[in-house]
Amino acid sequence: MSADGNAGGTASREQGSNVLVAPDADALAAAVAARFVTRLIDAQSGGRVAHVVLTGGRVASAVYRAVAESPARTAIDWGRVEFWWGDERFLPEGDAERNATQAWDALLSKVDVDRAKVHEMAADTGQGAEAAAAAYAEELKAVPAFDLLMLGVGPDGHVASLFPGFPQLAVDDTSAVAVHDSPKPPPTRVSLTFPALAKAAEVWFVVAGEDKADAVQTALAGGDVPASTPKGTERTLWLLDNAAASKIH
Ligand SMILES: O=C(O)[C@H](O)[C@@H](O)[C@H](O)[C@H](O)COP(=O)(O)O
Repeated sequence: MSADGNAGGTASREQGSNVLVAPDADALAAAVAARFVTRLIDAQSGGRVAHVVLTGGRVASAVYRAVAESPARTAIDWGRVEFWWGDERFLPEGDAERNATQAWDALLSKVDVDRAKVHEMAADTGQGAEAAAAAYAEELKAVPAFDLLMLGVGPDGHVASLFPGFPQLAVDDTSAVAVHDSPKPPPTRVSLTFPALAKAAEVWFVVAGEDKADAVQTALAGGDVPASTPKGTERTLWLLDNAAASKIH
């Protein structure tokens, strides 16, 4: 993974963001998995419980699978990791399309997590997405900061379920909101808001594919897409494959 870091990078690039590029999606997943393991080990090194925010999507699931296959995973005390989600597709419990279902299938069921520390956003039990979002916001009040926040990026530059032009982008008085009429199916979702995403020491954008190249270029130039906003309080990484990085210079 070549460093295409900000030092000496183009002036248009967002200050403080490091860009690391892997040859292809498989190499990206493996490289991010190795970084994920190291980040959790470091976060736990002071005896603390690590707080990690997972994301959904194909790229993230490939990372989770690579972590599950990594021999180094045994160096993590999985029982002392608190798992959160940046967003969730508001579907019935166990639906294969839920981000939580996909994370359990790819990783969480394969390591010794403490189920009480796996904080899923609620499934659709008839209570409505607003109630699910309010419950998650209440739960998050106990968390001062996240050690790691992973985000995928859509072709339109969305992150989590914060979509361009949607009113949730302006919400600054709560940490989780319902989203309706999502342009990415399913239509109803729950998402963290920008203030919640801002509580992370490290923000990692994990992005693969030619269809994301425009969004990546726009975000790194500080353009008008949701992916321009989230920044880590300590570090922001753009972890890309060549295709997603094809329009940044
Ligand atoms: O619920 C979701 O779909 C995700 O949280 C969403 O934000 C995703 O991370 C991006 O759309 C990238 O998805 P891909 O990696 O599948 O392109």
